[in-house]
Amino acid sequence: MNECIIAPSVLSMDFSKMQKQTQILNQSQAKWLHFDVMDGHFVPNITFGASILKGFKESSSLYLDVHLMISDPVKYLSDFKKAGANQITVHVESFSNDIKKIEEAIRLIHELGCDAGITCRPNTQIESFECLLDCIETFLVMSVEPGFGGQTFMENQLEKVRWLKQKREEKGLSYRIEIDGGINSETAKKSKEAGCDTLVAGSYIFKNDIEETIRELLK
Ligand SMILES: O=C(CO)[C@H](O)[C@H](O)COP(=O)(O)O
Repeated sequence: MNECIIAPSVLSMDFSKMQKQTQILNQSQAKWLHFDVMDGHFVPNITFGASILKGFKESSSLYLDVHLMISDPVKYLSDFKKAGANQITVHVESFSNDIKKIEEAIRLIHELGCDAGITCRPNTQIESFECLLDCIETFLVMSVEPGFGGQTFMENQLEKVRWLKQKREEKGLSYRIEIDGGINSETAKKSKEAGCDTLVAGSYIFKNDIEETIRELLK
């Protein structure tokens, strides 16, 4: 079983206190930093690109977990790698759910030396992606509609977590099951019970005492 990892989402940081909050994260029990890239096209919001990731790489030694919510992820893979990404997660919808194209993106991510993750919108069914499970390091389950922090956890997405856990056991694989959106102490507990080992949390961490909240989510 994978150890539980908390991945604070940079999206919810107080950008007037970035340096201070990054220092706090560096000293906390968080092991990953989740970096949401949005292009205003794939999702109706714009966030940040590779140059900002580079700044985090220089000020933190946390594993940089990059979630690309963009229409043309392949075009930017090497930029994110160069900027310091440790893992790059792409949406199946960016490839119109085409298995061959997703497989190729995973191959390119690995070729760059990064771990590879795949994810999907809450309404996308995941069974048809079973054939990709043996070539990814992480499956990210979106428990909110991608685009914004601070939304309510969609409990029905835990079905996907249970399915992923069952497939991981059946196939003897070790990919991480990560969940993103609406995580607080209650939903973290439910997610872990369902099989998640990696929890992305944004607003819950940054609206509270950062270190203490990370400790609480790990319990
Ligand atoms: O991917 C995201 C939005 O698309 C964010 O990572 C996610 O929403 C985390 O924020 P919160 O914990 O506040 O829900």
